[in-house]
Amino acid sequence: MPHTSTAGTPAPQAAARIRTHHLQQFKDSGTRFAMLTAYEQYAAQIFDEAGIEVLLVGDSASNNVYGNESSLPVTMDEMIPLCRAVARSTRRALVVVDLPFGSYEASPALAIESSVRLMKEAGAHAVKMEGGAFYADHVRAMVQAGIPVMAHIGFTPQSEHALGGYRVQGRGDDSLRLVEDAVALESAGAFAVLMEMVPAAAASAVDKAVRVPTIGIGAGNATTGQVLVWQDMAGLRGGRMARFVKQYADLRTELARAAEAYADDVRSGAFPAPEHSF
Ligand SMILES: Nc1nc(=O)c2c([nH]1)NC[C@@H]1CN(c3ccc(C(=O)N[C@@H](CCC(=O)O)C(=O)O)cc3)CN21
Ligand SMILES: CC(C)C(=O)C(=O)O
Ligand SMILES: [Mg+2]
Repeated sequence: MPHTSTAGTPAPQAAARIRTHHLQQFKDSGTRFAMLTAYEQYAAQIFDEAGIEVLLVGDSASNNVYGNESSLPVTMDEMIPLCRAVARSTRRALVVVDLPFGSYEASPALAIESSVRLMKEAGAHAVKMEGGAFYADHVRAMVQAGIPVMAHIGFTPQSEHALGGYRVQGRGDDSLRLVEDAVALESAGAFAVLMEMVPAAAASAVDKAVRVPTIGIGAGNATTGQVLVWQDMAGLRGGRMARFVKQYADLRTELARAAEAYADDVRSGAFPAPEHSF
């Protein structure tokens, strides 16, 4: 018998994984939950341990990992390794992944095929798909195939060229269409509805119109959950921030200071010191 035997000692209690029905409990009990993007191991671990309920492997990886100008170029083959890293690095968070542009629009069958790859090869627990009532048949087919689907309406970045740029959606009478979209997607089986850049009043109307939890980014304070891109939230990304961002740290400055201090030490010969040498 190996001397590492743990017979008689109970296994450490694994944190229970958050599932889609737990998000429903948040809505039903009137409590909010937090969601952040994550694209790799350490951010995923840190947010998981910090109690962030939902981690999104967003197609915003296109900008925030791969350096593209928009979310359009990112591919399934680029999303899969990121999602696998996040899924492996978490114990508690629900891991949701975006279906990238081009991986679902053509048919419900294509949406199922892409989603199955993300769940089977990358360990995602659910997928998020951009689009309104037009995609209700897609959602119905995916849900029947056993794929939990989070809907994403309002400003849908993959349609930026069709929408005429990064603009608030659902102003005025358009808020009625937003409600119709959300209701159609809920009826098709979506377990949550995410809304991006819509007036707070429109988001509140949507939240009242559906039973499932809603999640907002630039959608006011009446949704069940909120989501931000983590590099925006933590101040890692430079440049101008969208209005909906609140910055909770200044990692870009912190990391630049560390890199400069390291380079100074290398140039002066202060690093490595004897304690770093053999
Ligand atoms: N780093 C990052 N953060 C994001 O929130 C994000 C991405 N990347 N990549 C994919 C999409 C693109 N998103 C964006 C990007 C910019 C604006 C923006 O500039 N909004 C302006 C205009 C709003 C208006 O008045 O119409 C703003 O000031 O908020 C909005 C959403 C959200 N997503
Ligand atoms: C901004 C969130 C909602 C997203 O879809 C992404 O990060 O790709
Ligand atoms: Mg996205």
